[in-house]
Amino acid sequence: MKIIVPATSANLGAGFDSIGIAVNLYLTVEILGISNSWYIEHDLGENIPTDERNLLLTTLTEVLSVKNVVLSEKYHLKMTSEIPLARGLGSSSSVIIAGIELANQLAQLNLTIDEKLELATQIEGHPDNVAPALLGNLVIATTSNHHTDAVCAEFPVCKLLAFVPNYELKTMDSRKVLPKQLSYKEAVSASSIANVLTANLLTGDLLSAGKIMERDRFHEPYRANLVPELDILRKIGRAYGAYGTYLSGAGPTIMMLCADKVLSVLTEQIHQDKQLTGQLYSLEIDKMGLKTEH
Ligand SMILES: Nc1ncnc2c1ncn2[C@@H]1O[C@H](COP(=O)(O)OP(=O)(O)O)[C@@H](O)[C@H]1O
Ligand SMILES: N[C@@H](CCOP(=O)(O)O)C(=O)O
Repeated sequence: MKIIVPATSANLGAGFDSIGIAVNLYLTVEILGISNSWYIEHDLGENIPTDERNLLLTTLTEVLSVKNVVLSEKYHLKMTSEIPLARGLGSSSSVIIAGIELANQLAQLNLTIDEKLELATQIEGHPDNVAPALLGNLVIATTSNHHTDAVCAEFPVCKLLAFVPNYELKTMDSRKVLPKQLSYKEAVSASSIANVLTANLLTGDLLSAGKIMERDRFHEPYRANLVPELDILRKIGRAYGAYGTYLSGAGPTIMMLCADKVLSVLTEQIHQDKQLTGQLYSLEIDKMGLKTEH
């Protein structure tokens, strides 16, 4: 059996910790068979454990503990992933969703979508990656008091150009530079910007969505120094016709939304800019979210 989970791009600017989209890069976990010990076969580098220390299995253990279930067997698993690690494309969230589904399948828990979302949000701490990883498409979500409300919708048709710098930026480190609180006036202003962003996305107005997504007050102003590529790419986007450009998740990936007709000129300008070193992906929205193949 295979468990397949998409990458995600969270925040979309002002939708901090609330809005996210699933994109067509995938984590795949395959159950190869029963084993004397847990073993995860992968080529993701020496920093990713192959045993119970792996986030996949710590998640499985947490789910089984919550459900008060003990597995009688251990398994040999194979993990492959197209999702760049610690780059702002939800690599950790994809593993958390896969770990929940692995527990669900191996222990035959029959978890509902809502139960999977609650478990994932509690583990990750915010729903904006795990919700689209689970559901696909565009998801707007909020969580409080161990309850998550999520609205799933079609994302407007456009191209997604992801610039992935060569360096890692752990979400935990990127969150350290955020303020502990905002003034009442700043909070009202920041959330009103997020509300209009959401309304533009749901009505398919990408021109307006692109403009307002660049006016985030919650996190991008505080993270801009960590990811100098944001300002560089935002200027290129504005000059050559992108709808909008935002910091994907906690960074350092920068996501640019554009029409098909400007994709090549934007790609050329990015490749020509000597300040930018990294990989460029032209991505599509994933509309399925978590999948299993038997
Ligand atoms: N395929 C994977 N298997 C195990 N752990 C993973 C995997 N992908 C990511 N992780 C864990 O998640 C961390 C990256 O998470 P995070 O800092 O939130 O970055 P991202 O923006 O990719 O979600 C990695 O350092 C690793 O500990
Ligand atoms: N809202 C979070 C999103 C983190 O996304 P990731 O892909 O970087 O894990 C944040 O901005 O910290």
